[in-house]
Formats: sequence, structure tokens, C-alpha cells
Amino acid sequence: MSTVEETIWQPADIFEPTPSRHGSHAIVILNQPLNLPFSVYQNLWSNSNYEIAADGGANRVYTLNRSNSSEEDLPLTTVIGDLDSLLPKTHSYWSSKNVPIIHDEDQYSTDFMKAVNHIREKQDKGLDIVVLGGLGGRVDQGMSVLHQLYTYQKEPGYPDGRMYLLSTEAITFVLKAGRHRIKAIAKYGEDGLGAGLGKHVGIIPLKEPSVISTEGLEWDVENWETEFGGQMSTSNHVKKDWITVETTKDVLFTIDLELPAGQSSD
Ligand SMILES: Nc1ncnc2c1ncn2[C@@H]1O[C@H](COP(=O)(O)OP(=O)(O)OP(=O)(O)O)[C@@H](O)[C@H]1O
Ligand SMILES: Cc1ncc(C[n+]2csc(CCO)c2C)c(N)n1
Repeated sequence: MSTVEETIWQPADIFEPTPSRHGSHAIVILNQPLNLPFSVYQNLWSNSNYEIAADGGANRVYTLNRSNSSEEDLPLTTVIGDLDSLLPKTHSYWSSKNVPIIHDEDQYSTDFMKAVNHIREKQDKGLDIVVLGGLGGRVDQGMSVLHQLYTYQKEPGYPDGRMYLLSTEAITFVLKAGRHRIKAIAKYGEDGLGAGLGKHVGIIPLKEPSVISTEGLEWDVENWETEFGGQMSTSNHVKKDWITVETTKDVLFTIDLELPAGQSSD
């Protein structure tokens, strides 16, 4: 029997202060609502060694710090962008904390790209990046973020690190062509938060058609052609602790988050 190399994913690990699978990460904060419970962000931060806000993302962390009663504010390492969304009060707040604010006027890269490029210049190759941002609001911005998930992970085997897009509803990442095992049933936080991954899964061939096989979902498929404008597996359900996805081309994998009652993300 041939052994097929598998990429292992434990996405809920990003919320654990001491993750078992992927070490520390950097965080990019986009200009999107930060509506998860504050303790979730604290855990994300405690496992991070670089936090960079893309322009208006700095307003979001400022608001989060202002609106919670924790004694410890979430820090930023850097703010970067064309700064057209950075509010004056936010600018002075981060300046007073001696956070460098980098003004980059480039009209050919988005603030998100400026942030990722900055991390890749400053940090060790291979550092994972957790991107905080949803897909609501402007559609071109949302599509650009998904597009960048692909372009920043072009090479096989994730030599430049893995990227996770974390919104208040879901966690999304690129499965490179090959075989993947994903820990899909997971609670996070030992503190009784009771939050975890949800049961809804989508496998999205955003860039090009692919042929996929899955195991561990309610509607598993075998050598199944998937493409935009053709057939696509969305609203699928997790059935097993670990699920397997095999894909001939890079696809997006998305799984929703489950929050305890009363801690909805909106
Ligand atoms: N609706 C959205 N959906 C997804 N991502 C978004 C959305 N709005 C903003 N972002 C992300 O947050 C980053 C910072 O956004 P902000 O609104 O501060 O800057 P902007 O000047 O409008 O964007 P840019 O200069 O990058 O075009 C953007 O680069 C983008 O990646
Ligand atoms: C073909 C083409 N389309 C759009 C832009 C505009 N643009 C892309 S990224 C960016 C920076 C946003 O802060 C801007 C203005 C361009 N340069 N080239």
C-alpha cells in the first residue's frame, strides 16, 4: 500500500494559548467587525508574536480595547496602510503607546497586502498568519482577501506559512492540491467558554475546477468534479472527529464557528 502524504489541520488550535500543532502565529487585523468574545481574542493574542493592523483595522482593535473591562489591552506591533481609514483618535491612541504607524501610499497593493508583505519581511519564513476579517461590506474587498489567500500560498507544502481567515462566523483556509486531514470537531478554551467549531462546511474551488474526494462529512463525495458554475459542496455537515479531503487543485475550505448561547457574533 502506498503512503500518501497528508497535511494535518487543527484549526481550532489557533485559539489555544498552547497549541499542539502549529506553534505561534502572526495576526493581521482588517477593517472588519471584531465581534467574537474578548477572551477569544486574548487567546489568539497570547499565541501570537506579531500583530499588525491594516489601516482601519487599528480602529477595530482600539474599539475592542475601549469596550471591554479587562485590565490588559490587546497590543499592536505595527499599523500599516495608506491610512485613509485611520481615525485621528485611533492614531493618537496607538502613537501614545509607541506603536509604529507606517504610511504606505502604494496604489497597487491593498492595505492587507502591505500588512502581509511587512510580516514576511520582518518575521521568520514559514510563520502562520491569522487574518481577522469577515467578508461583509464591500464585495471587491472581500473578493480581494480570498484572492490573496491563494496568491500568498502559491507553493506546494505551505513553505511560507499557512493563512487562516477568521471572521466572527467561520474559519477559512486554502487546501493545496493533495490530501488533508482536518480535526473538525473541536472545542476551544479551557475556561468554560464552550465555543468551538460548528458543523457547516464548504469546499470552494475558487480559482479553478478541481476533483475532490471527502470522508467524514454527511454528504461525502468520491472523485467529484467541482467548479464555479458547475457543482460545489456547500452547507455540508461534519460527521466525524477528523475529516479527509483529497483535491486535485487548490480549494478553499471553510467551517463555521459555534458560540455558546448568548455569545452570538452579531
Ligand atoms: N468589506 C471587506 N471585506 C473584506 N475585507 C475588508 C473589507 N473592508 C476592508 N477590508 C480589509 O481591511 C483592509 C483595510 O481596510 P480599510 O477600509 O482600512 O482600507 P481601505 O483604504 O478602504 O482599503 P485598501 O486601501 O486596502 O483598498 C483592506 O485592505 C481589506 O483587506
Ligand atoms: C488594474 C488596477 N486596478 C485597480 C488599481 C487600484 N488599486 C489597487 S490596490 C490600491 C490601493 C488601495 O489602497 C488601489 C488604489 C490599480 N492600481 N490597478
